[in-house]
Amino acid sequence: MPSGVVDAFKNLIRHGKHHSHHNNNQPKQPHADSPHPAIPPEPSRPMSPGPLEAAQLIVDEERQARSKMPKYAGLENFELMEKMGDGAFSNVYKAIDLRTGLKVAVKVVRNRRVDTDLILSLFFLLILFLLRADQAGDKHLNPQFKKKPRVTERSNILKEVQIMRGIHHPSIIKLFSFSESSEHYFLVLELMEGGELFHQIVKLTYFSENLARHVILQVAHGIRYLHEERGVVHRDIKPENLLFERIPIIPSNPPPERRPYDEEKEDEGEFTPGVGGGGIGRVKIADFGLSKVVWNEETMTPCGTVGYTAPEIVKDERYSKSVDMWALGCVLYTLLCGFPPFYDESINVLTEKVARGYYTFLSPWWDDISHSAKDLITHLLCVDPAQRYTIDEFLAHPWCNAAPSAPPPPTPTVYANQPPSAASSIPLDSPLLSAARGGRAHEGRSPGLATLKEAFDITYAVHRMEEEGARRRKYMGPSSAGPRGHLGGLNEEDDEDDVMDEGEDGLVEAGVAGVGAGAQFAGGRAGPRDQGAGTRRQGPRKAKGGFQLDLDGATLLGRRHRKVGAAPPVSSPLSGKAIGSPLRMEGLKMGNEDDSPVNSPMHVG
Ligand SMILES: Nc1ncnc2c1ncn2[C@@H]1O[C@H](COP(=O)(O)OP(=O)(O)OP(=O)(O)O)[C@@H](O)[C@H]1O
Repeated sequence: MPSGVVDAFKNLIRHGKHHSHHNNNQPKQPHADSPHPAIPPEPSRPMSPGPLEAAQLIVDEERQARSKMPKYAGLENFELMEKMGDGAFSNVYKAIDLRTGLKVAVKVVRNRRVDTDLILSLFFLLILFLLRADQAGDKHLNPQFKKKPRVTERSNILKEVQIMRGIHHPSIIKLFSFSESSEHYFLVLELMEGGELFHQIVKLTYFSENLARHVILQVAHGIRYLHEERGVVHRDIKPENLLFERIPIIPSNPPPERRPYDEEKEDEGEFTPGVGGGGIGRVKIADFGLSKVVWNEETMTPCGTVGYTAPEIVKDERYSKSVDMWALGCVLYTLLCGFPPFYDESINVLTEKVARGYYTFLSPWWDDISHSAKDLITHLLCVDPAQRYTIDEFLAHPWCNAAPSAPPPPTPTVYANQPPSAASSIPLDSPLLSAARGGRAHEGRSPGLATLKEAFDITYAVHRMEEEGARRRKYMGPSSAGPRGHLGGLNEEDDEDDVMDEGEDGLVEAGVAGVGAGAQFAGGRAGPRDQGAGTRRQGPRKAKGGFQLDLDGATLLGRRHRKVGAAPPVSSPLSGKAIGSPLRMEGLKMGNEDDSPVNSPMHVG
């Protein structure tokens, strides 16, 4: 800690003022030297050192944070302000474009051309190997263990960029520019200060139906645009990839009645149609790293099949899109109750549940949720993609049209649909606007959150590979030697998704051809994009000896207390709270009517 901060802190203690440490999640006070100081000095008395020093403390912290930001050659036009998030392949920073003064998000992805990176990777692998050896008996996920972002193949990042370039929709993060240096790729993106929807679900435990509708409809309109107007399938729709703009929470009047088992739920506040609620305004889809083009706009044909529109290819396009619809169902389920539809402590059972579509509307948490919402979810989480709702069917469902949910106003940013240079004259960064959007939002990741993310990732990867792998085998034959081009050159490498491969950490990465046959997967980021030596590849990693999914500290799940009804057999190891029903190969045990599995091999759709 720099001496200035220490001194200021000592002063605060000496003067008996208690100031809580600056909370990253709260809007910051203006600086002491800003044109609108938060606490003006009182002229009649000597200035109290407390508030000023508190302001100084904040300024110092900000400076310190900025000075700690890495410097990237090639990114001289941007000042990095804080880290907003990281993925398996990137670090994402809030930044100011120094040419325009506008705030943006900069996604920094390492490329694989630099030898020093290779050396670092090898060093990292060695550490990883030693750690794994040390944890040989540990079959649990270790979400706290942060990996250094992996390198990404140029073709993969170009695919992501190419797809994003053609996309202009208020529900989708805008890509402003792309550049690269010898060591990194840089994607300059529209900034969403609210951060991930995941964090807001954890904060509020679950959403009211109005708020869930507000969120899911925005996502659905984005998906409709991608599917129907751009021929793009996202393939990674999950709460982590849904970002939001913060709006103020207006406390409910009268205060909401709490469900007896949910006394800890925070008030999500009044819902304002056309604006939002629960602190959530605009919601946008991010991260196109796994997306695919399945329809060629120019030729109006499925990709790579000019003049060839055999029924199975047309069907294949529909089925590709259906992966997003299934994911939309998972998100909607999670928004409404606060835990995911597919969960089990055992990775084998979780895999089996996903593959067979076993989930339940668990009592008591689902008791007060409308039948219409449940009906909609059953049409999304059905095993047979042919039976699953398309996006238009989703949008036509009565639940989507039931209640007050005018679409929120367009994003009040100047970045949207304009290059940064064209935006320089607009005072985007006004205090008013930033106040309306709330403060910074990157919240610390709790282990529970990280573990829950793992569960989502595993679920999605299993589902994608199960469905896409089955289709590939069906249409192309087991050897996959047939005409592979129907998804277009953009997707070539993804078509290898379910091929056994040697992962960067020395573990075998496997497809899920054998789902349900005892496949066991290692911890770490299951899924998306580990491709060979650090390039993008999807798919859970197969462990030597397998492991059990550890939900210790699962914030989202642990908050859902069960006080009534019989305890179902699957529970969080943290709280002992029941969150799922067991998978029985010979039949499923039923807690109550609503706990019965919605999909079964006999009952599909
Ligand atoms: N435009 C943005 N505004 C604010 N935060 C963002 C933005 N884009 C990304 N983030 C944050 O950074 C995280 C990682 O971004 P992203 O998912 O695009 O990276 P990735 O390397 O592709 O990740 P993944 O491992 O999920 O594939 C997001 O989950 C989010 O928290």
